[in-house]
Amino acid sequence: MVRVKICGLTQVDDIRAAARVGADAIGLVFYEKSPRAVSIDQARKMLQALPPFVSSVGLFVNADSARVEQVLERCPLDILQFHGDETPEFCRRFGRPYLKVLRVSGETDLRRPLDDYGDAQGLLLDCAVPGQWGGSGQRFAWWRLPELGKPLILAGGLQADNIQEAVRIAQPYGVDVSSGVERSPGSKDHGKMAEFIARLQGL
Ligand SMILES: O=C(O)c1ccccc1NCC(=O)[C@H](O)[C@H](O)COP(=O)(O)O
Repeated sequence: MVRVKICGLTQVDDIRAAARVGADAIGLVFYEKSPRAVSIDQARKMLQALPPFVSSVGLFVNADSARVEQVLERCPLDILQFHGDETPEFCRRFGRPYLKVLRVSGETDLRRPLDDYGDAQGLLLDCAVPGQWGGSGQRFAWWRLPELGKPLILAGGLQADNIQEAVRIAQPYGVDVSSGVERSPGSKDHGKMAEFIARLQGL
């Protein structure tokens, strides 16, 4: 079964619904310029509502170390996700499991980034959209991802109508979705989340 992370949640109800419909992980955006950004207080409340066996992922975009530390002091995140131009040294500085995001537009050689970010838990491939760091709702041209000994996670423009095709082509370890299961930025549509996961289970 392909693992699924639902990203960009901002409400306690949405966390509960994501867990109920079978998400393996939820993502909280700690990037102030995002319409899905959460404050530390908001994140704490949401994480308290997270049931066991669902992982929490915190997203950052070119944050400074002090900001990441400040979030970690108050929010029990399981995994960090770095969405900007963070170096491998920066990503490993916090001693936490992390995912590094690569913005791609089509078939890309992943060996170099895998060497550079060798201690990452995995690489997340998102669509490269000029002027945007993520959550764009845009997809890239999927290709069969190689077996390189590290989990590869597919993101970018996924939704119920294309998730089966995406997984058949790319065969990723996991998938990550945000705008494809929303009614508006930051507000998740519970029906769309359920349908997305049902289509994955139907593979
Ligand atoms: O969601 C945002 O607004 C965002 C802003 C800046 C960096 C990352 C951001 N989100 C990343 C993700 O949550 C998404 O899962 C990923 O980019 C795919 O998004 P989508 O194409 O909307 O499914």
